[in-house]
Amino acid sequence: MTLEETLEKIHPADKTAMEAALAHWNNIAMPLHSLGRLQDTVVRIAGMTGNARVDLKKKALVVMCADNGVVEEGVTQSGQEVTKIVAENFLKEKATASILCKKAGADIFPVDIGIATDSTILQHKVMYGTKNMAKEPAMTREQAVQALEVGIHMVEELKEKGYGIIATGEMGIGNTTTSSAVTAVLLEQDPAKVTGRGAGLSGTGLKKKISVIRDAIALHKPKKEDPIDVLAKVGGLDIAGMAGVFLGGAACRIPVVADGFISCVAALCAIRICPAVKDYVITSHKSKEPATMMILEALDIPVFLDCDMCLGEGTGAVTIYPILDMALAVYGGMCTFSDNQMENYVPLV
Ligand SMILES: O=C(O)c1ccc[n+]([C@@H]2O[C@H](COP(=O)([O-])O)[C@@H](O)[C@H]2O)c1
Ligand SMILES: Cc1cc2nc[nH]c2cc1C
Repeated sequence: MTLEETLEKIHPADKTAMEAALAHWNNIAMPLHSLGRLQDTVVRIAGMTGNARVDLKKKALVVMCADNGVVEEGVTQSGQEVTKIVAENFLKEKATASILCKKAGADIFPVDIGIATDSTILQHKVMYGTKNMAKEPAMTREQAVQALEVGIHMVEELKEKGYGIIATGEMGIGNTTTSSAVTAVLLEQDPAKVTGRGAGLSGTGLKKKISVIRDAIALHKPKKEDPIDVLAKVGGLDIAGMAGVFLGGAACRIPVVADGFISCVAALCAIRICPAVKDYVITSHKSKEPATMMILEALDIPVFLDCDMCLGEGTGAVTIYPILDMALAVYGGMCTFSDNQMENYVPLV
C-alpha cells in the first residue's frame, strides 16, 4: 500500500468490541479492574482488531536498522560500523533483542532500511545512510515517504504470515540525535531539554550534540505541522520506517508496540500524520533517555514498565509480550462469577 492508501484505511478503534471485552472482564471472578492496565490493554486490543476474542497469534519484532550522516559531527560515543555489526547479529542470536524474542516466543525481523554499507539482512535500503543534517537535509521528502512505505509494507507482509502483534525496534548509531531533533520540533521544546546522552556520551559531547541539533533546526526550518518535512530534514530512515509500521498497523488493524525513545518518536510522528493511529499504539516502557517522558505525556497512553532501560532494538517492547500473554491467559481461561455460583456478587461497574 502507498502512504496515501494507508491513510485512507485508518479508522478509530471498534467501540463495540471494546465494550464486549470490558463486559467479559467484569464477569471474571475477581474484584473489578484488579488487573489494572493489563485489562485495559486487552480491551484496547479488542478495539484494534475489532474482535472481543483476543488472540495475538504469532508475535513479531521489526527492527529498522539505519545510519545517520550527522555522526560526522561527533554526536555519539560509538563508531558508525556498530550499526551493521549489531544488525547482522540479530539473526545470529548475538544481539540482546534476539535473545529476548526467543524467550518471549516472538520472531525478529531486522530490516536494512539505510545502513551505510552493504549488509546481509532483509534489504529495503532507501539510501546508504542519511546525509549530515548539520550541512544539508537528512533526506528528500520522497525518501522519507519511501521509508514510511517500507514500514507499511512490513506490516502487510507480517499480517499475511499470520502475525497478530508487532513490536517496533531500531538499531542506528546517532539516532538519539535525530530523535531529539524531531522531538524538539514536534513538541516545540528547546533542544537542551530533549537531548540526552544516548548510548553513553561525555559531558562535552552532550553540549556539542545540543548545538548541532539547534543549528540544524535553524538551518532547515522544518515545519512542525508537517511531520514528513520534519522526518526528511532532521529525522532518520529508522524513525520513518517505524512510523510506517505504526501507520500500517492502524490500517491493517494490528496492535503495534512502541519501545524506547526512538520508537516513541516514531509513534509521535505517525500520530501527528494521522491522529487515529493512537488507538493502535501500545506503549511498553519509559526509557531512561530524558525526552521519552515528554513524548509519553504527549501521546497520553499509559506504559507498563519503568525500569531505566535505554537499549533500544525493541528490547522494552518485547519485554511486555510475556505480560500480555499472562493477561490473555486470564481473559481467555479464567472462570466467571456464574461458573462459581457467585451470581449474588454483583460487581460495581
Ligand atoms: O531506546 C532508547 O530509549 C535508546 C536510548 C539510547 C540509546 N539507544 C540505542 O543507542 C543507539 C543510539 O545512540 P547514540 O548515542 O549513538 O545516538 C541506537 O542504536 C539505539 O538503539 C536507545
Ligand atoms: C554495542 C551496542 C549495541 C546497541 N544496541 C542498540 N544500540 C546499541 C549501541 C551499541 C554501542
